[in-house]
Amino acid sequence: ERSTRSFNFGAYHAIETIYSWMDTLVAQHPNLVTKQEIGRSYENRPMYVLKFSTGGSKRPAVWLDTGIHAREWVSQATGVWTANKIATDYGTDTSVTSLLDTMDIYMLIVANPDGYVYTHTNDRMWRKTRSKISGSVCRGVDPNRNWDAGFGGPGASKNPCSESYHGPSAHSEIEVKNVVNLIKSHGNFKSFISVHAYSQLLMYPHGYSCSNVPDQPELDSVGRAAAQKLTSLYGTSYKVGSICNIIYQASGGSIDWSYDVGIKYSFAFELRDTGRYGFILPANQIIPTASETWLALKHIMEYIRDH
Ligand SMILES: O=C(CO)C[C@@H](Cc1ccccc1)C(=O)O
Ligand SMILES: [Zn+2]
Repeated sequence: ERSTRSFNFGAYHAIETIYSWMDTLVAQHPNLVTKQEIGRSYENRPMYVLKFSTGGSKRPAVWLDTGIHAREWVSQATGVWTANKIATDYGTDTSVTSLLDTMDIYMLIVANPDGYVYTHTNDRMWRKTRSKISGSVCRGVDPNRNWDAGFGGPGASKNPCSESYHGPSAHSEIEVKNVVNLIKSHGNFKSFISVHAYSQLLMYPHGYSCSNVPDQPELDSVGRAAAQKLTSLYGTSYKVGSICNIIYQASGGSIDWSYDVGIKYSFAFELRDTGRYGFILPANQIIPTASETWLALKHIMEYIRDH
């Protein structure tokens, strides 16, 4: 087994490598980390969630997913680094320790396994799932348009060949359904954070409408403070705002669904960069990206702990 100490966090890895690394992380932190299969993908690959918990039952929980869009590789890589950071900081960093003494963290690092494998084997620029669509030669649904939140509205395509195809119905994608089921059966998530790349943005709901949500002032202030912590490390600049206002209208997005089912602290990150490399971010930027992003994530979790 590869020990996590020799694992190269500054490189992009195949799904098999990430999955076997998960087992070493669990083995090294048996009292903190567990791995659970929340279901399988369209092509029958396991979807693994890492649960960070120091006890209790159904403690307030934070959800963090990376890699919902397959080609956004710095997102999955940031997920790997962040999982290791949480595990190694527990018991040494007072803030992380206090977070995990009061709440649980659930991380889905490879949220779109079939798509991720496809970006390694066939098309580096693949974004969607790999589901077969009846009546079309094109494959895949945009998993960030498939959630039951303004589903099928403006900001998604009904064309199966489109990169933002919303799918035949809400939650039609098993990769989405698996997450929906976990969140609903748990019932005590306080935060739902989905990590994308690129553009350097920290966004909150809604995407399906440009009207302010009831919690907009609070989400905006938490978002701005979190982005400032991120910027403080290397000066990386981020914009903060609602999805619809800061980039474009997008319907069926995951954090709109989580917000609308009552998970107030719903955010989406768009990691580095702003277009120089785009989705093909050099691996030497993985650790700096993950390190600065961690400061923002920690801020959000500390805010939730204290409110
Ligand atoms: O993938 C993107 C590039 O990461 C942008 C994201 C923007 C977005 C993020 C969260 C919710 C709705 C839209 C997208 O279009 O789904
Ligand atoms: Zn994305």
